[in-house]
Formats: sequence, C-alpha cells, structure tokens
Amino acid sequence: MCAKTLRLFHENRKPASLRGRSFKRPNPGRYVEISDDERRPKKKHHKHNGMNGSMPNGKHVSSKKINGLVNGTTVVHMDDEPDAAPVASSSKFADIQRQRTNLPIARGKEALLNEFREYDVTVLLGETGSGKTTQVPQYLLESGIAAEGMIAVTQPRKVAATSLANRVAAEQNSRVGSVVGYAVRFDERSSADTRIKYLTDGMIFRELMSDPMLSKYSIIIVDEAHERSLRTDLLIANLKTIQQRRNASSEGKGKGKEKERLKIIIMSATLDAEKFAKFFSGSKVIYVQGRQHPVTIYHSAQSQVDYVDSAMRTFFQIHTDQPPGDVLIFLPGQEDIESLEKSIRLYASQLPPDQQEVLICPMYASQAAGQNAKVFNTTPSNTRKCILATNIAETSITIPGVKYVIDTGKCKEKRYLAKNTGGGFDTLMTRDITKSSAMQRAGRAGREGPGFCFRLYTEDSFKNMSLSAEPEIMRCGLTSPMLQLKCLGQQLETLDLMDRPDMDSMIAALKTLFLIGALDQSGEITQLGRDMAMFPLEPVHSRAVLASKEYGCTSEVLTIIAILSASSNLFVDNSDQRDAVAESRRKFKHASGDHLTILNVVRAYRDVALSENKSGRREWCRKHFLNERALLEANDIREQLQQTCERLKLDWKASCGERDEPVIQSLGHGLVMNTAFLQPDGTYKQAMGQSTVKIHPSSVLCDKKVPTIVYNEVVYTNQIYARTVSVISKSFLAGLGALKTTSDRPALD
Ligand SMILES: Nc1ncnc2c1ncn2[C@@H]1O[C@H](COP(=O)(O)OP(=O)(O)OP(=O)(O)O)[C@@H](O)[C@H]1O
Repeated sequence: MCAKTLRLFHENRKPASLRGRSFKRPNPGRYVEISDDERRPKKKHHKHNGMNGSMPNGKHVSSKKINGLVNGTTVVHMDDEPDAAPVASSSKFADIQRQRTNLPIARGKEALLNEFREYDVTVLLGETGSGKTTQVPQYLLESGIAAEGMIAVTQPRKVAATSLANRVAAEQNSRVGSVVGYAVRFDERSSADTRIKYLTDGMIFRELMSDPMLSKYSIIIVDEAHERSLRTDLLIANLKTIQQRRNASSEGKGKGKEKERLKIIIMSATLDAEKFAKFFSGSKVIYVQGRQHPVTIYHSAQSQVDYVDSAMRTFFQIHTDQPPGDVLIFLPGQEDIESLEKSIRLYASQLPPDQQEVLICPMYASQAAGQNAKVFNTTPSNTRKCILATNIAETSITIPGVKYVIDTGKCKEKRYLAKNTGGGFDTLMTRDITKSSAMQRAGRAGREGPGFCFRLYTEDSFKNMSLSAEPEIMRCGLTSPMLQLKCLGQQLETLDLMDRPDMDSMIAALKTLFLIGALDQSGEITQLGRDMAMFPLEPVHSRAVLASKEYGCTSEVLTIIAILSASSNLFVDNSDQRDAVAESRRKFKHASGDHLTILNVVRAYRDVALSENKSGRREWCRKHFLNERALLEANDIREQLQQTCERLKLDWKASCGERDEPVIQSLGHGLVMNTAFLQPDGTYKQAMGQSTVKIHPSSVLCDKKVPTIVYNEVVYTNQIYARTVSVISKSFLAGLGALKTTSDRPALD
C-alpha cells in the first residue's frame, strides 16, 4: 500500500479545509480578574490559550467564546507561557513536581483557594489539560480547606477514576490506596489514610445509602459535570439538600463544627456554567484561563461516509509523514474498533521494514479493566502506539505519548426505546457527537506537548453540532436509580433535579420494580426491594439472586450473574472462524439455553484450573474461543456478591446440582420484563410490552423455536435481538403474572 492512496488530508487543502479551532471563552471585560500577581510577564510572540495553535502554513488561529457565563464570574488568567522549569532532578518524583508547577492552573493556585474558602459552591471551568482534576484536590488538601474530612472527586467513568488516582498518588509520592484512593464498581482501593478519593458517580451515590449526609467528605468535586450522566444529576440533586442541612446545622456552632460543613465544586472544560450556577444559588463561577500546550485542529474538506476507512487512511498518513507520537482514534463502538484494528494490522504488515512498528491498543468499556489499563504503558521508541477507543477515553484522562487524535465524530449513546409500551429497553445507538465531545476529544492531545487533532468531518458539521448531549436522565431506563432513591426515602418525581425525566420512563421503571417485588401496591419499598439494593447489580439481577434462596440454587445463579456483570463478553466473537467458534460452543451447550451454557463453561474452566498451570488455562480458553479475562473478572465479582449474601444471611453455597429448572426460574423472577412468547412468524413478542424480538445469532437457541423465552438484554442493530436467552416454562410465567397483561397471549399450559 502506498501512503499516497491513503491521503485524506492533503497538503494543498490545508488553507481551505484544515482550520484550527479554539474554545470560545468569556469576554474578559465582563469578569473580575483575581490578581495580577498571579500572572506571568507576557511573552508577546506566543499565545497558548484554548485550542489555538499555529497552522502548518504559519497562520495563527484566534480564540472565541464558548459559553456565556453569569455576572460575577472570576477569570483566573494564566494565558502566558509558564515559568521556566526548575532545575531538572534525576528523580521521577522531582520531575512530576516540576510538571505540576508548570501547569496553567498552578499560576492561579492562591486565587483559586481564596474563592474555594469563600464560597460553598464553585463552578470551575478550565480548558482541557489545565490541571483541574489532578491539582484542585491536592490544593484543597494541602491548604487545609478540607479540614479533617475527605475530598471526593467523582468521574462518570471507571477508567478515569482509576487512572487519575494512580497519577495523583504518584504526585503525592504515595501508593494508591493510602492518601489517594479510588472506588469503582467491583474494585476499591482506599484505607483509613485516604484523603482524596476518585470514584465513579455511581459509587458515591451508592454511599448515600449507608451515609445519607456523606459525612466523611468535607468537599465533593463533581468532575466532567457537562456529561450530565444520570448518577451525576441524581448526586447533584442530593448534594444540594445535604449541603443545606449540613451547613445549617454547623452555623454558629464555632470552630469544632467546621468539619460538618460541605463544599461543592462543579468542574468541566465544556460546561453550561450558567445552568449550574442558577441551580446552586449563591455559587461562584471561576474560569481558569490558558492551556499548557496548543492543539492544532484540522477538519476534513468533505464529509466522510465511511469513517472507519477514513480513520485508517488518516492514521497511515500520520504514521508515514509525521514525527513520532502516539495516535488516539475515537470510534463509536467495539465492532468498529475491531474492524479498524484488522485493517490497520493488515496494512501495517505491508509497510517497509524501516518504518516504526505499530502497536494497536483497543479501549472500550466491555473490555476488562486490566486490558484497558495497557494503553497507559509507555511505548518503546521504535513503536507508535495506536489506541482505538470509544468515548471512555474522551474525558479526564491523559494517555502518555498521545500527540495525535483522530476523531470520527461518532459515538454510541444509550437510549430508552419504546417507552410507551411499558416494556421498553435501553439500547445503544450510533450518532453524531456534540461540540462538547469534539472539544474533549481534541483535548486528549496536547497534554505533554503540542498536539494535533484530525476531525473526519467538515468545519460546517462541527458548527452545526449541538453544544452538549441531552442529559442521560432524559433518555435512559430508570429502574436502578429509582430503587436506590426509594431506599433513601426519596421520590424521583419530587426531587429537585436540573432536568426532569419524562413520565413514561418513570412509570415503566415503577412497573418493573413492582413486578419484581421491590415496591408494594402503594409504591412503597418492600424489604425485598431493600435487599435488592444491597447488591451492586441491576435490580433485575439482584432479584434473581434473592429468588435463588427459595430454589436452593444460589451458587449457580451467582456464577451466571457474575459472568453477565463482567465488563467483557465470555465468548470471543471471531467472525473469521465462525464454524470453529460454533463447534466449540456446542461442547458446552445446554439444551435449556445460554444461561446454563455459561454455567457449563465456568464449571469446565474450574476443572481445567485444577489440572493446568496459567499458560495451560490460557491455551484452553484460546482453543475454545473463551475470554479468560471475563472468567477471572467474574470470579472477583462473585466473591463480592458472596459478601453481600453473607450480610443478608443468604447461603451462597446452596446448590441444585445438575437441575436447570430452579436456576431458570430464579432468573425468571428478576427478568420477568424480559420474557417473550413465540409468534407464528418465528419472532417473539414481549410478554410485558409490545415489541417483537428475535433470538440473537450468538445464542445456542438461535435455530430453535421454543414457546416462551427469558433473556438477559436486548440489543438493537437493524432489528431488536434478545441476547443470552433460555427456555422458560409458560406455566411458570403465568404464575408470575407475566402473561396476564397482554390480550394476545398464548394458551397457557
Ligand atoms: N497519567 C498522567 N501521565 C502524565 N501526565 C499526566 C497524567 N495525568 C495528568 N498529567 C498531566 O497533567 C495535566 C493536567 O491533567 P488534568 O487531568 O488535571 O487536567 P484537566 O484540566 O482536569 O483536564 P480535562 O478537562 O481534560 O480533564 C495533563 O495535561 C498532563 O500534562
């Protein structure tokens, strides 16, 4: 392959099509400048602010304004070049400290701290890479503003929480889990010494159940608030009330009571600050100006129909023409990542031997955490790392070595479909990204030095993008958050939210909770519902675990639910070897369907583990197209679920041996909304809704026609598919009431 055939960004197109873009920023005239002392003497020949940068043709690109901010905003100016670094030290720690002091935010440290001291709520805007997420918590700790309490920093994504904790622990010259810790679902590293904790918004929301006033925290930082994830919105609503109560009770009680007070800091690079400031009246908006390194942005001249192919061509254009530096490519989902990985591998193998090697690192949520963490490893000098990521790499993180970003402009977004049917479901749909996402993606370059972002969409497309995504609470299923709120004695309907979900979604969630026994007739939470909320699982899964007590099969159900909760799929989907995969899967096949097939796999793996060493186990998994990471992760998850069982006095060792019915029926208690019956045309109609589903081709039941099915989830591609499917008896479903709600139900047994 010749590099020229891959060209998407031609040199001669640059002046017209490859314009640098900048973050819009507030008009400094409207804002109070904190202190001139904070500023460095100007160096006139450079202006490193926003997404500015000199074009390859030498043109300078000016900055613009992104969001109007409210009056009273403070701008902390840091738009000049940082001071020369202190004398370099040979130790890594000294090097890290030098990096810290060179960050734009370091220049406004004292001014920021004064604002944090004065205001209970601050909304902090600062450009990507300015140092908000890593530095602000450390400033708060070192200045004593956090007093005796802990500082929580919430993140919408696991990978951000863990990688930030690692970085900040290194900056504190300590190990993760001591002064700096993290907590994400199924993984926590913290101790009595922990003062700064990075945690997902879901985890802190869960903490509300055991500590409704979040009393161990004196400061809660809600980071990447622009994402408006569902848990962030629920957390913010709760924080407002908690702060009012805590601060009112500490009022006038003297110094000792200071630690009862709660400070809230909302942070992002691309935030509608005004909306947050209105929600928290009396809050202060602070703008940290300046970024450490410029990012030059290029747009494609024409719209790209095949974004995977365009990404591939752009990658090789960079690889063959540009200086060393790793490349981060944003794609919507796993299928595109796998397809691009194949083509890059193929073309890279045809490059001349003197070309740098290409190391491909996929990064997506359903891949095991350990695998995702590999992207943070440094690359040997003769290798260019090419990270193929979904939007899990979009915010907060710094991937060492990344100099180039390729942005396809696409993402997958969770949406609740068919909400009017009462039997709706969450599904992922591919869509165009928002301006906020585009800026965040570009911001992943330029973190260790000047960066470049190649957008595979036109400048007009960028201009026409909406500013930010619709809040998740407006577009997702609400079963799990509604159960958690009920446990807290709160109603979603009456909560003081920034945006309110629609009534259909709330009714659908209430209906599911009622059907699985979490709520009684009057909508009050039951003891069963409280027990369900104890598990770090979707309520439908925790209901299955609790039902297993009655059927004496908790051991089997825990194993299956642990596999279903793992972040990666158990079965490797290898489309090139479809027949071999199918043949191998047949060995584990259980006539009742996929759930017991999963159990057969785990049992077989356990037997292998008794006789084989690590490499033998790995080889066995490879031969059977199984993902060992999923098996290992599920083992950890199972141990955590066992602990919850112990707290609930549920015998997790109880086993039903080889019987399948108790297991399927336990699952049926939880997945009652995910049941369907066969129709004459071979499709299945939801027992509790109006949608029609097909059995997913990956299921062991895909060629079968069985009267009634229970399934774990639906996936939506060109059709609606039920995935992880088992046969369930009609009489059992009738007993649950699942077949009573539709007029065209089949004749019952
Ligand atoms: N793991 C890391 N390895 C190397 N440098 C890092 C790492 N994490 C952070 N940094 C450095 O610290 C800088 C600031 O990172 P930080 O996450 O605090 O910025 P931010 O303002 O929160 O950015 P964003 O809005 O993108 O989250 C980065 O640009 C990078 O130079």
